[in-house]
Amino acid sequence: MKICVIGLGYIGLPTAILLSEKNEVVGVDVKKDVVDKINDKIMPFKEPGLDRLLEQSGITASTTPRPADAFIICVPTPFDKEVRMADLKFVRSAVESIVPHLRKGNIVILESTVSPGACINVLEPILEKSGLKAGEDYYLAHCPERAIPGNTLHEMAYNDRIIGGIDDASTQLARKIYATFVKGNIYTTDITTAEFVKLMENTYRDVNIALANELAILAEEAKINIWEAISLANHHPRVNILKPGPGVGGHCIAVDPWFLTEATNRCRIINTAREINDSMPAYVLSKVKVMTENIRRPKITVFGVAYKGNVDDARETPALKFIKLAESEGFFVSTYDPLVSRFEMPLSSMEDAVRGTDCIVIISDHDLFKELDFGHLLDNSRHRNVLDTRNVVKSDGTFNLVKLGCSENAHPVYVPPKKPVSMAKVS
Ligand SMILES: NC(=O)c1ccc[n+]([C@@H]2O[C@H](COP(=O)([O-])OP(=O)(O)OC[C@H]3O[C@@H](n4cnc5c(N)ncnc54)[C@H](O)[C@@H]3O)[C@@H](O)[C@H]2O)c1
Ligand SMILES: CC(=O)N[C@@H]1[C@@H](OP(=O)(O)OP(=O)(O)OC[C@H]2O[C@@H](n3ccc(=O)[nH]c3=O)[C@H](O)[C@@H]2O)O[C@H](CO)[C@@H](O)[C@@H]1O
Repeated sequence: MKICVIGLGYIGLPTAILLSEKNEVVGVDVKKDVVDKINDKIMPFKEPGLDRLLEQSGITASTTPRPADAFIICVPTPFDKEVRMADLKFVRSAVESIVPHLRKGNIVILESTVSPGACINVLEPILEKSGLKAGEDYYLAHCPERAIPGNTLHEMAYNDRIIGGIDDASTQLARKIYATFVKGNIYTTDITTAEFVKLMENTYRDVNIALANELAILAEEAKINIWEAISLANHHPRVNILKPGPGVGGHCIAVDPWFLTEATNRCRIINTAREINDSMPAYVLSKVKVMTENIRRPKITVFGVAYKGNVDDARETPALKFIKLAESEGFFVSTYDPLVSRFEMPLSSMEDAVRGTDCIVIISDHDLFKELDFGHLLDNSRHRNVLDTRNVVKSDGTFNLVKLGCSENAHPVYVPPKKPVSMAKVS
């Protein structure tokens, strides 16, 4: 089968590569640099295992769609903050670009996450401009993507999939295409249920992270350790509390719940969960303020601007809100992230970022941070404070370690460095 995959980002590129094992695949992206890189077999972003597969794959990339049997759309669906709705401009333009190539018997499949009803109310009317009718002349289906960044390749192949077609024939044709690489089960439904299911999954996770964050704040008040408490509670056979943290980022969980609630004012728990998670950067800053309260012109160092551990993606990262809030309160902020290259603020080397700092704030739980010798690293700091929002740092007793959700003394305890520091201590 000839397949045209539109949008070659974190989802479209691996999907195109996996499909290309059994199909003839052309990948399309509006960004010429992305297209050029893919044709040169260079990965435009980092995702484990993908560089090797791209190297071996037979896919070609282009800036414009080509005639095909199937068109699979994997373009971004960002969140329009002003109106709290899904912004479907990329989906619209991708669908428009298919219209001149759409032929009888083709199938159009949307993978992008959209609000319920978008396939019928937005995609179908645009595709009708071709003169063809969905369900009569061409097939239309939604197959939401559920793979998790950091383990995309494995999850794309082994996760169960949900496919909803505009009619049974569309569902079955989409199923046949995905069965060429999906090893998990493929469950079928109608097109709007498929849209709704995807949003429910991410909303479920957002609400449960909000619960963990609220419990972390309560644990501090109760003067206990939330990480120990959660691990004990999770020994219950029907309890699985998620991890607290500095807030929810990424362009899925931090935005998809709004896609579900955009057409109603009836939602309470979903909105509250969003508010709790969005308030976490400010809560983390309140802890930093206590740790640095007697320090004049404090400098803090953010470790990790990726929205979560071990990814290079900083979209909707809680680090950005934390940094902006800290700067607005007079903190000088330096940042270090060995994985991220695209970020709207300057990133420093680890040594530069830590030099003269008063507090390191761990925002992303990169594995690399778990292995660092913070005692040694802080020898070039001004004060030896670490605020760990992810429970990844172990103290060797030579620095003040405060963890989110723990009762430890939040005031800076000055512990002399192992080696003499050349820098004057100002407080
Ligand atoms: N990243 C994930 O882990 C993930 C997981 C599940 C679902 N999703 C959903 O999948 C969709 C894609 O997400 P992503 O992370 O791959 O986005 P991305 O930003 O990494 O990639 C999208 C690509 O589409 C291209 N593009 C935009 N408009 C285009 C057009 N009209 N024609 C051709 N190319 C166009 C962009 O240049 C970009 O390279 C979104 O709806 C997202 O919510 C993402
Ligand atoms: C239902 C589900 O699993 N959906 C996944 C999700 O992928 P994701 O990478 O966005 O998801 P997470 O790993 O949950 O991270 C989100 C943010 O939440 C923080 N977090 C996480 C767990 C925790 O216990 N405590 C936290 O604080 C974390 O740091 C980060 O900021 O959406 C994709 C697109 O739709 C899906 O395809 C993919 O299946």
